[in-house]
Amino acid sequence: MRAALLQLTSSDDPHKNLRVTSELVRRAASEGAGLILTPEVTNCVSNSRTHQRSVLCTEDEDPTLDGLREDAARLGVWLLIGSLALKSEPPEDRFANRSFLIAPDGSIAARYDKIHMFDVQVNEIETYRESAGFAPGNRAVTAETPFGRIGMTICYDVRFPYLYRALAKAGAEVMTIPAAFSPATGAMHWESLLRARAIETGSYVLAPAQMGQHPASRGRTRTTHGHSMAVSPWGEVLIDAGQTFGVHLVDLDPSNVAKARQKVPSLQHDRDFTGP
Ligand SMILES: O=C(O)CNC(=O)[C@H](CS)NC(=O)CCC(=O)C(=O)O
Repeated sequence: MRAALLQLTSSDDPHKNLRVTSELVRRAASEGAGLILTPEVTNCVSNSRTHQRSVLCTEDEDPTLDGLREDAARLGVWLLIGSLALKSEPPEDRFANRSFLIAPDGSIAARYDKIHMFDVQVNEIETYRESAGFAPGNRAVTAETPFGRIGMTICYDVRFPYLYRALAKAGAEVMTIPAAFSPATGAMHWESLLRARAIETGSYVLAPAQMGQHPASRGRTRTTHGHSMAVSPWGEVLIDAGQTFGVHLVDLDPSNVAKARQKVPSLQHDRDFTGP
């Protein structure tokens, strides 16, 4: 069963990003992918709240969501939109960072709002305060597909292992971790975190990522780590997209999940303990 990770360098122009993404979705489907995944904030990478306010839409009116649902239906593929930045329903005036699983008939099979907000000073000059612009979610989500049950997460969530344990215990076999990782943390942490989540849950990890220098017409330019990655349930890196833009194909064998969990059944070995 073939999946495709799309590695993008999204701009702050949602219409342009949709044209680029649609073209890659079409190409991935033509190369046999039945599950296609896009990175976090596929529709808009921007440093400016004012700009986001002027271009982002609510879920009901979002042209990226509409366009990609049409693509999924026309091509008959499963589509994991890593996330869209969307306006929330009032009175919440922050945006939502929301991932969507689209079924091959174009319907929305599942949606997930990023739970953990990246409020981190990564070095002397770089500080992120995601919770100022985005409202966090509070609900873990899984969804059944022919590729196995998917556990939906986003980016910084990768640092919270108990979320993945909860997803695996609820039946998830494929963890999706779309990202726009910072280069400062990505260099040392990204691959290890992804492989750890795969190994400790005996699950496939599919992590499509934003890469490179994002044109930000307003405010500072933003740079992301790239290195979209697919990891097997045994922890092998199946894809490392490096700094290569575009479609990255990977063949999945859902029976590898049961095999890894049989070899090391740690998911069944939780113990109650007190302290420290
Ligand atoms: O703001 C946007 O446009 C979309 N959101 C993101 O890019 C988010 C919040 S700034 N990025 C991360 O979570 C990176 C996590 C990371 O780099 C780490 O855990 O080290």
